[in-house]
Amino acid sequence: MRFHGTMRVNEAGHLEIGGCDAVDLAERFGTPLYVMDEEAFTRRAREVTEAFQAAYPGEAHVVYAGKAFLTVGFARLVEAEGLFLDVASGGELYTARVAGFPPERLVVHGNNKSHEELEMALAAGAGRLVVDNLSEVERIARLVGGRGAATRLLLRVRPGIGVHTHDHMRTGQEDSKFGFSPDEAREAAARLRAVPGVELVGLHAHLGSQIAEPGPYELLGARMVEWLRDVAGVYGRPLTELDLGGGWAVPYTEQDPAPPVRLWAEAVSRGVLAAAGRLGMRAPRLLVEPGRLLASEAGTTLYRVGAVKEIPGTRTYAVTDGGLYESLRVALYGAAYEGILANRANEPVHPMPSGSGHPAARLPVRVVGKNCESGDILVDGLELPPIAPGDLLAVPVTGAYHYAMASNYNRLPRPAVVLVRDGAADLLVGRETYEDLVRHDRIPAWLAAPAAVAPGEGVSSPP
Ligand SMILES: Cc1ncc(COP(=O)(O)O)c(C=O)c1O
Ligand SMILES: N[C@@H](CCCC[NH3+])C(=O)O
Repeated sequence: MRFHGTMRVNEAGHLEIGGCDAVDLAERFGTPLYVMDEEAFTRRAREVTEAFQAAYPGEAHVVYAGKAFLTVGFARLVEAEGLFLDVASGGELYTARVAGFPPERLVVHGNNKSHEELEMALAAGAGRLVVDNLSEVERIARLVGGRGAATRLLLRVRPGIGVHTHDHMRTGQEDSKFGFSPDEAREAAARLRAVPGVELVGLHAHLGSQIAEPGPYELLGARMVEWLRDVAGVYGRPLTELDLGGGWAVPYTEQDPAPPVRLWAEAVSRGVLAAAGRLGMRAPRLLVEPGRLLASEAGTTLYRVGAVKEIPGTRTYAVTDGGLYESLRVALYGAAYEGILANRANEPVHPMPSGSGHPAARLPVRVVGKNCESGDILVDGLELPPIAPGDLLAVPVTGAYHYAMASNYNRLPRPAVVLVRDGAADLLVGRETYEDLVRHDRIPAWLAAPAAVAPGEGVSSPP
């Protein structure tokens, strides 16, 4: 298994993250437990920032995509790193506001922003609003009148560029629910010319997620510069910003490609600079929006094994206290993960049988959870030392799109999230309780009230 961030095996043979013994963390905070490694996040944030500063001669900003993982405490960390923050809903925006995140560094997304969400963003003085469609243009036009400073807008476009990734993670193709076509973008720019209180500053595009090839980013950079000039022509003023989204891939397992961040930064930069040079334009201000790249390797989930079942000749099931309620990506995308026994991290893993049928040979382990679904798989085909109830299993690379996509399916309380650093551990999110689960439940009046008709009343007796 690949080790990530500050992970190591300590003298007790336990997995350690951020200087904290995983066995102690599980005892102190319970399981399942999401552990976020602060140093892994900050290292990545700096690596990405430096890669773009080195590759791009103009102004460049890294905008952390909060959909990957966002809590009030985590927003503070994003702030402290000097990053911008992409929020894609009223809830994400609210979280940022509660954290005191500087509004001028917020980039507000959403493909169907409600009136209230737009109000909230404008009232907060959010630095940038990324507009998705013509109805939103009209809604903004109605809302902005009379406000002080002009709100900076970018138009999200569908660049029509395909990428190699899971079908559900592609967003930059023509057939997509996100953003404007080039013609619609021109129409939006023409409309916005007449709207006071807003300033159209540029364009946005996001190709999709978990993309390990630089080619499409170079193409994107070049195409977007051309469109920037085109749309600026309609708007009648220069457009100076390009936000080219996120999506750069991370390795989840040893088999996955681990493309250096530098390749992404260089590809984007090459595309933008070549087109700008060709068209005689100044290099635009560049924004990029990585989510998974910054958060995923910082996260590890700890599970307690409650039962072990062997299906002779097939596999071993390790049943944990997790499930797809807190780890949805396997069920949703067929995602692959690795794992390690956190309480016996230095025990050797013997190779699995290669069809020898040797009775001593161990079977691959399928780690599953508590949800009532056969697709409730957390890790499949794991090679582990002999596993037993009570063992603590650690699954790394779960910092992005795990807590963020967790639910209460089967009325399971969502796990706690703990931040670790230099031997200290403290909560980012407390564990949900059963009381939390029923907090919004109500009993409709007719179920609570006594029966409206007493038995026998109004019913004539049979003759
Ligand atoms: C507009 C936008 N920006 C950024 C991201 C972040 O993507 P990733 O976490 O793959 O970097 C997403 C999610 O796919 C997105 O929709
Ligand atoms: N949720 C995703 C991908 C989509 C990201 C947001 N557009 C994942 O887990 O990988």
